[in-house]
Parts: sequence; C-alpha cells; structure tokens
Amino acid sequence: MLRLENVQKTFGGVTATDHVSIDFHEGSLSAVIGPNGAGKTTLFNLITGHLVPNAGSIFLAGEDIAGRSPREIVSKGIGRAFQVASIFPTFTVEEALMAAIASHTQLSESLLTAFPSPSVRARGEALIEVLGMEKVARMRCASISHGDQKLLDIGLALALEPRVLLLDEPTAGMGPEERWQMIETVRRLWERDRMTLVFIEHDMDIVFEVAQTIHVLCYGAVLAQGTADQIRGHPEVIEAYLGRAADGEGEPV
Ligand SMILES: Nc1ncnc2c1ncn2[C@@H]1O[C@H](COP(=O)(O)OP(=O)(O)OP(=O)(O)O)[C@@H](O)[C@H]1O
Repeated sequence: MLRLENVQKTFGGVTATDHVSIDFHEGSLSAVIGPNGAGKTTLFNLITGHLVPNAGSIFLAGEDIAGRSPREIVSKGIGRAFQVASIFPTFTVEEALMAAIASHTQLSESLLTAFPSPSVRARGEALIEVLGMEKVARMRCASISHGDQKLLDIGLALALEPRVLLLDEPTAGMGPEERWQMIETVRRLWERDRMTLVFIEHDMDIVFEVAQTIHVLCYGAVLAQGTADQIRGHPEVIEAYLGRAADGEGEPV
C-alpha cells in the first residue's frame, strides 16, 4: 500500500533519512521506533509532503507521491493526526467531528437544510463510539483533557477516511494507564477500519504488544524490520538501541 524506496533527506550536513526502504503492507499495523533524532518524524513529514526528499520514491498504491503537496497527499488517502483539536475551542467534540466529516464528504448542505444530515450524524456517532468519547461528546474542545484532545485529533484525521493513517507518538505525555487505554483505542479503530496504520512510539512494551511489524531507525537508516520476536532478539537492535530494555529491565535511551 505504502512503499518507500531508497528515500533520502539531508538537512545541511545532517542525514535525517538515509536510503530508507520500507514496505507498509495494506491493512497492516506497524510501528516505527528508534532513539531520539533517529529520523522518525522526518520520515512522516516526507510521506505527508511536508518535506521533499532529496532522492528516492514514495509509492502509494503504486503511484509515486514523493514531493507532492500535503493537500494533494491527503486527498490521495494519507491521513495524519495533527494537534488541531484546539483550533475548534468553541465547538463541542461532536460538532468538530461532524464538521470534519461534512467537509470531507462535501455535504455542505444549504443553510435551509438541517445540519448535520442524518448520514453525517450517524458517522459522527460511530466515530465517537469507536474513540470511546461518549462522555465528552457534548463538551467544548477547549475544555477536554490532554488525552481526549489527542483522541479528537485522531478522530479528525479519521473523518477524512484515510487509507493510510500516521500517528506520531499517540501516547506522548500520558501516564501508564492512559497510554494503554489510548493504544487499545488505536487498535480498536484499526480493527474496525483496517486501514494501513503506522505509529511512532517510544514505549517498547506497547510496541511489542500491539505492532504486527516493527521498523527500527537509527541515524536515519533502517537498522532492522520484523515482528516483535525478531526485533527483541535482533543483536544490532539490542546493541544500538534497546539495551537493557530488551530484557524488560528499563526504557531505551
Ligand atoms: N527542519 C530541520 N532542519 C534541520 N535539521 C532537522 C530538521 N528536522 C529534523 N532535523 C534533524 O534530523 C534528524 C532527525 O530528526 P527527527 O525529528 O526526524 O528524529 P526523531 O526520530 O523523530 O526524534 P525524536 O524521537 O526526538 O522525536 C535530527 O538530527 C534532527 O536534528
């Protein structure tokens, strides 16, 4: 579904993406991991058109999208959760989701018709349910918790019905319990929609538990790719990245 071939990105003398080739299979749930500065966010920015690669190709369903504008890439089906919930401070959660759904489906009904239409409302309610946001659906976006704002960001990305969904550290800034709730929600919505889902995550317990395939970056290059068992036992990964965390004794540095 999404295939990177020999993608390269440099910033001055820094090679942030070093001949990266990764195949994200259709309908898969994958994690991108690596130490700080390994090039994870740069990779997402290249996929979404916020950065242009110096070399290489990025294929979405066979079409090379490298260097296209972010708007065009979104329209082709690559979604990403941005921190945007806060730009709807006076909307309620359900209003924000329904506005996003309506704008995507271009159901900008005339002012004389009822808004939202029944189909927009039904999709909005289904999204609220899969996100587990029923209790905050009628609250204003500005007044919900950090975790709920992150869920809403994901919901706003989902409203565009992406074929590929990129989540950059969905559990960042959360306590242990909230992290697991968040990742369970991510897994639930992936099971519902079966889009190709890629997430960046630092918590190795979460990565090993949830991801079908793990791609390890180090100094911009792919160090290893495989299942949790393959990555856990990969000598170079253990040496370069996981360290004691591979034994479950600590967090990676
Ligand atoms: N716009 C930029 N200009 C210059 N250098 C950049 C830019 N963006 C990223 N870099 C550099 O590219 C390298 C990769 O950065 P990137 O943010 O992709 O890493 P990361 O793996 O996402 O790190 P973290 O886990 O800390 O978020 C780093 O050395 C960073 O300083």
